[in-house]
Amino acid sequence: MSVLEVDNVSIHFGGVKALQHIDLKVGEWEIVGIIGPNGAGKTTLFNCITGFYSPTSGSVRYRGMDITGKPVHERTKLGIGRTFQNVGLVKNTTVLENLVTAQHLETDYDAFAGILGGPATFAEERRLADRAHQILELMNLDGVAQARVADLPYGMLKKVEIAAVLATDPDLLLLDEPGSGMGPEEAHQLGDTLLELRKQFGVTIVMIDHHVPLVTRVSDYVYCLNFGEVLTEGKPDEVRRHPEVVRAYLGEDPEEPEASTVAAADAPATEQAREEYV
Ligand SMILES: Nc1ncnc2c1ncn2[C@@H]1O[C@H](COP(=O)(O)OP(=O)(O)OP(=O)(O)O)[C@@H](O)[C@H]1O
Repeated sequence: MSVLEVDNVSIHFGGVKALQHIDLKVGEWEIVGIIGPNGAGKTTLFNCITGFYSPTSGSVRYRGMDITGKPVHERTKLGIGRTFQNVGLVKNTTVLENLVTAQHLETDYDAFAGILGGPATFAEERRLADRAHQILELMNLDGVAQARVADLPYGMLKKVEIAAVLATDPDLLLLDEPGSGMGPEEAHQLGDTLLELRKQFGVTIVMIDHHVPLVTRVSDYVYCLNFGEVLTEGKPDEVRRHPEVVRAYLGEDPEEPEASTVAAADAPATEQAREEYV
């Protein structure tokens, strides 16, 4: 059984056909990449999977269960975790506090018990902090545990955001441009981290990114969207060498696709991205 199945999903905003007849399947422990130019419908697809948008038609199934009509928080409870294109962290608190807060969705005690702070609550807080430290260590972020989020460089913010979502113990992790604002070397390291996370946490991953080398290196399967439709799909190498993908989005010679690291028009400048966030 697939972990995620998007079946014939379309969504229209007035006259804009943001997605048309999208089919997508994600198997257990797979890393699936989604590429495509600006406005292709990638984030809209994530919004349909996570429940921020309701498709005009079609369905979304998670481990065989039809979740098309379920609200966001129910999908989160089921194990669907997601990062955002513009970092979704609380800026004026520390990295550690962000990871602990993210886990509160999973805690057993109610808000009243949290305010009173009994022994069970303290033990639970300890457990959450321990887990947060474990994740930070795995992602080589333990050195910034006490740093204020707003003081971190953008590339690191993207990693902290992934850590915060991991803290909620997701089964399916949806990453929206985790490599944005990163240079080629940092993106390469991120790829290693994602492969390690899959191994350590057993998560299935769907990622949107413009860093084509990052996506093709870590993904088992890749979809390329264009104008709300699947332009092509397949093994990373097939998609990367697909003549239309090469010509339309990578702007490079099909014989030498490694030459480019990022679809140039889509690559956000690191500082600009950080300034927009902070
Ligand atoms: N809430 C909305 N209302 C109206 N139009 C929308 C809405 N959300 C998305 N769209 C439109 O749907 C299309 C797809 O947008 P989307 O953000 O999914 O593209 P994308 O592939 O994620 O692009 P990018 O790489 O720039 O993030 C665009 O034309 C966008 O303007």
